[in-house]
Amino acid sequence: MFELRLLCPEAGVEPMSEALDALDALSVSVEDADALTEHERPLFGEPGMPAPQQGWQRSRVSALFASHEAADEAAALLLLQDFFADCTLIGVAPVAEQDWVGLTQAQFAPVQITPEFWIVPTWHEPPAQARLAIRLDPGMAFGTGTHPTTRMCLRWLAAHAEHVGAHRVLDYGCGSGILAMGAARFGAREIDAVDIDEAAVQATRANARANALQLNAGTPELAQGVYGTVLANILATPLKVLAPLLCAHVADGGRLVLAGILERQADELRQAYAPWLALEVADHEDGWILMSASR
Ligand SMILES: C[S@@+](CC[C@H](N)C(=O)[O-])C[C@H]1O[C@@H](n2cnc3c(N)ncnc32)[C@H](O)[C@@H]1O
Repeated sequence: MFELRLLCPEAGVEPMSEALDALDALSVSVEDADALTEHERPLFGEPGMPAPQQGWQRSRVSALFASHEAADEAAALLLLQDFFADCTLIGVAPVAEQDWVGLTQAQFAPVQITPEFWIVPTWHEPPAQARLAIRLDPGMAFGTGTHPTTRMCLRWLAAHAEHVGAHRVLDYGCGSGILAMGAARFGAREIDAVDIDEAAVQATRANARANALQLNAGTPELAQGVYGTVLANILATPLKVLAPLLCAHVADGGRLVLAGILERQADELRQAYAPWLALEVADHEDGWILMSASR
């Protein structure tokens, strides 16, 4: 394969990506051209909020083509377009053949949650000390155990295994279903896992089947009644909107566990939940916090 490389200002990225797509590029990737330099300007956004900007100040756009001729032809056509004016053609270079599957798999090693509880990709053998394991491959849905917010929720489940195993569990925003499966590993038998994303619901069902675990997965209306444990690892803004709904699902004597919250957002979350439950910071990792409350 051959890679066509370009530099684009913020306004040029979208027309450039669309044009490369129309020119039959096999793939198009866009990276911050100023990453790891003094000019890097991170972009932060949250669901439900307008994007702060459409893209980086300067992006490195790279497109793969099957032949040198196809890449050269695409470059020649792009140079003639109006939107190319502020872009720069870096060049066309061959891409060395690689074992892409092996390379991708190598990025995902087993993740230790506690000395005995591990998340293990299917292409790895579980470590000898893993008494409890969830087998999981990175797929379409969020939740492979590599993100601190997921790990903190799993640690919470491990630390409260007795409570978790004795009551109904709701995993709200289930992604891959990793938290629901964690609850099942700690003995919970009535588990509802819900997500607004149908792909996440499908992923949760497939992952539960692959681990031979029983749970119900569906869209949010599946959540009915009260639960002994309610987990939601989403993000601060949707968690604030969901406050009355999530609190209404917490049974007397039940626990609410929230993640996806940055350290500086603790007070806003505490205030949003104060009419129903008193949230406290229960864990933290890499600038993220886990907040929990009991009823
Ligand atoms: C950060 S992922 C967490 C996945 C998994 N529970 C974990 O802990 O790794 C958040 C998930 O919440 C879902 N989500 C976002 N807003 C939601 C909402 N209002 N109701 C239900 N699910 C939502 C997203 O589709 C996504 O799958």
